Amino acid sequence: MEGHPLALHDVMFIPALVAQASDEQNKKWLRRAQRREIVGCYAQTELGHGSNLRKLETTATYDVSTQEFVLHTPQITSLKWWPGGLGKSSNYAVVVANMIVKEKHLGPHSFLVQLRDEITHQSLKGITVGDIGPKLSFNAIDNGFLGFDNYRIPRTNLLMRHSRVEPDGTYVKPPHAKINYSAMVRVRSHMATGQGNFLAQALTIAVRYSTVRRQGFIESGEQEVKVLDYQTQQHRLFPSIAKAYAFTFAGYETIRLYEQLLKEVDTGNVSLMADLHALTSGLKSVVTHQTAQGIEQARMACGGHGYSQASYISEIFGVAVGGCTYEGENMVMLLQLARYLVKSVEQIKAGESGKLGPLVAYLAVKVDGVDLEKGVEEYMKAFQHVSRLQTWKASEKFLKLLKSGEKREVAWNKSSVELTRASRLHTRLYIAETFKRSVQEVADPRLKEVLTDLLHLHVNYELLDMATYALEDGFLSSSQLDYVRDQLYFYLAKIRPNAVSLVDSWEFSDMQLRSVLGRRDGNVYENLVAWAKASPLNKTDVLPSVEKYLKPMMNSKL
Ligand SMILES: CC/C=C\C/C=C\C/C=C\C/C=C\C=C\C(=O)SCCNC(=O)CCNC(=O)[C@H](O)C(C)(C)COP(=O)(O)OP(=O)(O)OC[C@H]1O[C@@H](n2cnc3c(N)ncnc32)[C@H](O)[C@@H]1OP(=O)(O)O
Ligand SMILES: Cc1cc2nc3c(=O)[nH]c(=O)nc-3n(C[C@H](O)[C@H](O)[C@H](O)COP(=O)(O)OP(=O)(O)OC[C@H]3O[C@@H](n4cnc5c(N)ncnc54)[C@H](O)[C@@H]3O)c2cc1C
Repeated sequence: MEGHPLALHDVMFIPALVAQASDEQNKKWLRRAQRREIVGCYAQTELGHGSNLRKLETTATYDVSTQEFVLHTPQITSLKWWPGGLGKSSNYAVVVANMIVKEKHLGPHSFLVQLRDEITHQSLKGITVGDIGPKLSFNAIDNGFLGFDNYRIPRTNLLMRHSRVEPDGTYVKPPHAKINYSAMVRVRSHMATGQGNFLAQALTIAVRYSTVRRQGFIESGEQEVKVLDYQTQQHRLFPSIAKAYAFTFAGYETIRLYEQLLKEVDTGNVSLMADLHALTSGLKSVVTHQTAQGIEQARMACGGHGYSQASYISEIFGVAVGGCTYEGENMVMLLQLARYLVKSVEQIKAGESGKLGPLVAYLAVKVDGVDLEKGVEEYMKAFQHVSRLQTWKASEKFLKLLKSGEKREVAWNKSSVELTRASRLHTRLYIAETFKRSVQEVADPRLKEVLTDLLHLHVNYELLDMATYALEDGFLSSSQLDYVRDQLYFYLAKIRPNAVSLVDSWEFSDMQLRSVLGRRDGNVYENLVAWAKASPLNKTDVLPSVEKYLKPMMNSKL
């Protein structure tokens, strides 16, 4: 959980080679990387810039006389900063640098760069490398810094699957300007399942513990109740169980789409890139944010013991919440999706709705009302309505500002909070849709029934959470919202008997969970006492600090 120094080798270094190195280059590098003869990381972010890639300062200048690239970090803000595994573990990196050929700045490109000697592991001349220090979490990963002092690498170390520099300096452009960003798109497309997994771990701990913990009464005179029987506890935990499933289903779809994209790009078809970029930008942002919220609620649902490291939920939170920042800060990525949504609105206004992709086609179709009692399909129409409403509202705001003479970037900035709201609603619609489709495909009727309950819980919870939008224009009435509330409480109670099975079905071992509270055997109190006794402070009855500090103070007559 605390991370692994080689995580980025598998998560980004190898995928970057697969997607961006030519077949010929990969004959040299890929097998070695897969056998871990060389260990690598993905070095893109700098001390001064992470989000705005066009302003990366590390340069790779082509020297036609030696057929080499000269890597250089001209100032302190140009140092690579953050890459996982860079500090101490990696001897190679995929380095993203601004490529300059014949004095022309050609933008960020990826290069395979050796950082350390393969035998001694010492950093090579011209390279400054080290660890950036402790973080909120993930402290088993050596996130690092990296500087280049006119460091030379062969021309052939530019990853050349999609773009090339010939020996004479002729540049062959890629089929899509952002194709070099593929390693990021890959991780974003995997993040929904990854984050769903973090959320699932925290929920397993909290739900199991909530069936052991007894506190207070629902009806007087009986045994104290398991805290999971409180409606408030169920409301805290069960919607997140539904989300953990929903994120996993959505993630399976984006992983499949990324695999498809890779195949299509190899045949020269880059048409899926914009769609997948928009989709994964939004999904990554919504899923990481809701996961962090869900984990924190799971921690609080364990009361005081949740605050102890024995629960292990704080570590899960620390790791998961990093996802709000890495692979694109959430606001920045929501705004990427918003660009796509605004473009879709512009297409509709231009009478080109037929050209809209399947995920945004609903933006052109107005619905007057819904009958929620007819079931989940009607909820989907309601989600479409609120997303459409907000997308149009935010887009119109932006377009009006543009028309009034504001510069594009200024108009964008003044509309950006509304735009991020539209992106979230669009993404939540996508999550609900994929959840619905995935549950429909389940073959086992008993499993399908339980997952359908979770789906119902999810759509009622979500609709209530975004009710302001639907009430604003009178799309939903207050009596319809009362119905949604009743349904929500109905499904909380219906899910209660299956709650433990739902979390157990994720099959986390005790070793994976590392939680005293969430252990399979349920012996929480015995295990907590044993855990506390093993605390380093309990190794001796009297600590040395007593002699050194407490006694002089306690014995003073002041
Ligand atoms: C397998 C993994 C499983 C689970 C993960 C679990 C654990 C992981 C463990 C640890 C953490 C690991 C690693 C973390 C790694 C990193 O963080 S790596 C660094 C990540 N950095 C970023 O994400 C930077 C974010 N910034 C950007 O991506 C870009 O700068 C940008 C915000 C997209 C803007 O780029 P740019 O300025 O170049 O572009 P714009 O001018 O804004 O847009 C121009 C048009 O291009 C389109 N575009 C942009 N990006 C893409 C893309 N990737 N694909 C397709 N199209 C793209 C954009 O939409 C614009 O289109 P237009 O509107 O039509 O003009
Ligand atoms: C755990 C972890 C692991 C990482 N691993 C790697 C790695 O392996 N390799 C690597 O290269 N990098 C890595 N990173 C770096 C990471 O990708 C960046 O930190 C991330 O992309 C955010 O960029 P930033 O730090 O520049 O944030 P900033 O962009 O400085 O963000 C600061 C604030 O500014 C806002 N902001 C910035 N631009 C805009 C805008 N255009 N519009 C509106 N608001 C804006 C943001 O929303 C945010 O609130 C890692 C980071 C973490 C935390």
